[in-house]
Amino acid sequence: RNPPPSPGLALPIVGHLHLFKGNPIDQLHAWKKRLGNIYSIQMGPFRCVMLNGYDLISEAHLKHHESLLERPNNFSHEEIFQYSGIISLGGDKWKEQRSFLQSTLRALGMGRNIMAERIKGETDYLLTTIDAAQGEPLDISNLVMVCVTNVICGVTFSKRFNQEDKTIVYWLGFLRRLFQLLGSSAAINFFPILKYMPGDKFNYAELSSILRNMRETIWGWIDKDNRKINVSDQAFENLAQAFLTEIERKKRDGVTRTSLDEANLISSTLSLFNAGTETTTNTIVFAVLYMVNFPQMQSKLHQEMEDAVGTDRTPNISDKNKLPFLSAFIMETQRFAGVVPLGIDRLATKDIHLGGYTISQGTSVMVNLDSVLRDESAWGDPDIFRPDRFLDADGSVIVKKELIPFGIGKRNCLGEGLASMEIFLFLAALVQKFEFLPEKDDELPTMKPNVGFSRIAQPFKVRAISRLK
Ligand code: HEM
Repeated sequence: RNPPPSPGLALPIVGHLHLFKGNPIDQLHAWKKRLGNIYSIQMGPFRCVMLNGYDLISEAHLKHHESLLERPNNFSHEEIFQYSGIISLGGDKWKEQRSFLQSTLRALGMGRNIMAERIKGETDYLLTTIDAAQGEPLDISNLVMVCVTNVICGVTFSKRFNQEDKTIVYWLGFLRRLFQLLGSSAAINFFPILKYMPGDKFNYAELSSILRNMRETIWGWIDKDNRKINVSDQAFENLAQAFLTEIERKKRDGVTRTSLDEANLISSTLSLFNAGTETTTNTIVFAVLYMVNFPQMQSKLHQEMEDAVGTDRTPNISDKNKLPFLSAFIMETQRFAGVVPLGIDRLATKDIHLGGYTISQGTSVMVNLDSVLRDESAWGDPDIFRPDRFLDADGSVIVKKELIPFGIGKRNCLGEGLASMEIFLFLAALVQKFEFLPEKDDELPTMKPNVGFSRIAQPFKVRAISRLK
């Protein structure tokens, strides 16, 4: 059957899990170096293939995409996410869900000025709250996360919260803990029996309880009973309203085979928070971390802003073309930080011939995005933070095909347009208004990240000195 090479002896029951040493991401890189861009690993009972490098990943997700649109039947998708919601669904239900969410988010302004206005409200809140610290050392990550969460809350439920609001404090607590628990409970994915270990050793009970709480909170926010649904409505205030209306339309038309139901309404909105909050927040926080570490670049960013936009008004999305260095800085932040090191797993629904090997039907397929974002043959000096790599000799932005922080193909990130708009508007406003200094003059915060499901900056504080007196 010509399977891709594997790293060594697969033991009964555990497969290759016994060969993982230290950080799993580093281990995957080490195997790529030894085995090449495509290799297989047996993770307990699951056959997995890991894809590396732009050519193979794009061939898989662009040429063979129809065979790679499903999720594997593992514990996370099956039991934790109950095979519901945009991230875990497969087949026709996924297609229906994706197309409904995409068109509704577009109608609600994704990628357009209405969304920019919503984000601007949060930008103002971010600037005012940072300013209130009057240059005292401040960890901005929580505040950024509140603002990013508010953008999703606004789009989905027409709600927003101040950072001290108890609801948002609990919600962010749940989200953070969920990400930790998805890491500490990962072994259950391969050995579901571990969920019965005494003392909740693999955090199954806690994980289930947090997800229950999050679903209940979302149901509360949806506020179904107070909403008047009119099936002939064509314009909506928010995603939940559009979704509830569509559910009623399906009922009216007697459609039973549909993913547009209440369970998926809750799970898909939960998916948007899970996929969109940490990732966007981490990218913005990394950009601030890099500004502090590279003060000359920070000055250049501000100078560009002063020259192109000035300081009399806050930057808006149409200023993007006038701010090529900021665009390049953001692209380099996305490349260098690599906030999502591995794409979300897919299932091969047919045999796929790739890179001289056969990926057999039923195999889980993972892509290593780091292997593209840090590929020496694509970037030359991938371990150096150098925004200029995205600018040509005239200072215009160069688009590089290897910049794929959002994945690639038909099942790539659903929120790319929203995330890109948020990252640009939040950072443009921060660059215009503040100079960020390290907490102590002679001590730069480390750029070495913590790596789990996502990459996150180690906690650091900055002094934000207002430039607009
Ligand atoms: C900087 C921010 C973000 C990054 C780096 C990011 C990255 C990714 C990546 C790598 C994937 C997997 C793609 C694949 O398997 O090929 C993904 C999937 C997804 N993302 Fe994002 N994302 C970000 C922000 C967002 C936002 C703001 C939202 C929504 C509000 C979102 C919603 C989703 C969803 C729903 C999926 C699953 C799509 C599906 O299964 O069809 N993401 N994202």
